[in-house]
Amino acid sequence: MTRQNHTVAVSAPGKVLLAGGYLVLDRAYTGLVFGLSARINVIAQQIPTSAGVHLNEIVVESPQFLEAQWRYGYHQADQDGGIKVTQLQVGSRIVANPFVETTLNYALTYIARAAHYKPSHTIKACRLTILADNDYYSQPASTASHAISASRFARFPTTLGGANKTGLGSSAALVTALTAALLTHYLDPTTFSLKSDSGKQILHNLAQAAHCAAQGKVGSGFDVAAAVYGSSTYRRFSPGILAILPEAGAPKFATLLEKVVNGLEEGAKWDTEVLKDAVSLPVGVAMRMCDVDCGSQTVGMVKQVLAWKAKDPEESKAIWDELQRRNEELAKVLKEGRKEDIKEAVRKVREYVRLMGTKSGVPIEPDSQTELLDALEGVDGVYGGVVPGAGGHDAAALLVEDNDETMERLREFLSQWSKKEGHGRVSLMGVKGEMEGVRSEELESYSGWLR
Ligand SMILES: Nc1ncnc2c1ncn2[C@@H]1O[C@H](COP(=O)(O)OP(=O)(O)OP(=O)(O)O)[C@@H](O)[C@H]1O
Ligand SMILES: C[C@@](O)(CCOP(=O)(O)O)CC(=O)O
Repeated sequence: MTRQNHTVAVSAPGKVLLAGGYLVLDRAYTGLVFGLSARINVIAQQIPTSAGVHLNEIVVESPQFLEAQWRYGYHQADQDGGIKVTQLQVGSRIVANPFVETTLNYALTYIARAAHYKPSHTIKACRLTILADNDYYSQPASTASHAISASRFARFPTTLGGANKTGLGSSAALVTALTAALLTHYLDPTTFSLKSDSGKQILHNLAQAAHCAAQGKVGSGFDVAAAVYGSSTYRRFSPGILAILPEAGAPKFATLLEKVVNGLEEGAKWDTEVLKDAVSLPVGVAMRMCDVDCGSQTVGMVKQVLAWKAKDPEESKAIWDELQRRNEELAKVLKEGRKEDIKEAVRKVREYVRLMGTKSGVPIEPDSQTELLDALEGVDGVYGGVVPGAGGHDAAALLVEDNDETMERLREFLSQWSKKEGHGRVSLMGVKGEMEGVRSEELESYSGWLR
């Protein structure tokens, strides 16, 4: 019996780059990446139609948000352009969701090729429901405690555009979970399985390609890798691999996408390196995140750090090489369970992150964060913390004793800290570091949210 078009549910984790921000953009270096307990879940269901009626429609909805429904028609584009979706109007306005739309173009095109659909074959209509765990978006203060205790998935009184992101990589987790749900829903398990290494590789390559196209730039891709594989050390793919892809729907898109994703394009083999075995936490240690109420501009910061690297290649290389060594040492200390060495390893990483910041003129670990992280080291049960990813003002990642007493002390410390003159509001998020990447889910987890 075929399992094609069955209802399926998939989830993919958010990310935090504990060490290796900026360095991970360059294949000569790696990033120490953690997957998070906050996941984006996608459920794919066939839309039932009466006998003989065919509906060419994909409906995507995020029922936690207001006005968050995107409806698409689809057709086979000319000259091997693949399956192209067109957004349909819902109500009086049309609000685009480029991450959803691009993922549909990429995944449906790949599916039609992988399943050897004939031109006459029509993809069946489908409804995709997106549910994001709490912590991807800040809860409005008035509803926070109520919303979290009332439901695993909070209902936000805003549109998605009006919600405040906390920087856990919602777009990468969404693109990955949506791609995985579509592949699992439409393809026979002998053609695609999330459980196999080759299935994960196809998902990774396809999600990286779609995510880069949707965001209009090729980043390091550590966020998509975390969504697929979970915690790992990550060496990026050569960006040239994606360079041969035309826009979705353009001539030859379908053939080239299939070649790129399957790694069959001569001279453009995937060279991503994901080492899952290199990363774990000592027993009894957890990775926790703090939300700091103050945004920063990652795009400008990346440009400026790379400009310094280009201008001062020798000095910057020496600093990056040493920082890489220190990042690797931190990963090793954690992997080997050497709790007594965590504090020192974190301090050494921070020292060089600050040096990179001073040299490039970018506030990677700004003074306010230095003050916070230094003070946090004094809290009983806290080993240390860093500014994750690109750094700046908006978050801190902590390594702590995994027990309620430490959490209580941390909450109390942060509440006092936030009250002090000149300090922003800092809060402990519910999210934790977790090892597992993408996975299939049981439908029961979503009762009340599905039609
Ligand atoms: N729950 C959701 N439902 C539908 N689309 C979503 C959802 N969450 C995120 N998205 C898509 O992802 C976009 C946000 O992506 P963006 O890259 O700006 O943030 P991010 O990935 O969370 O950022 P960061 O890398 O800083 O963590 C939204 O505009 C939307 O297109
Ligand atoms: C600066 C960079 O290395 C990390 C950005 O991480 P984040 O979005 O701040 O979590 C950019 C990248 O890797 O794409």
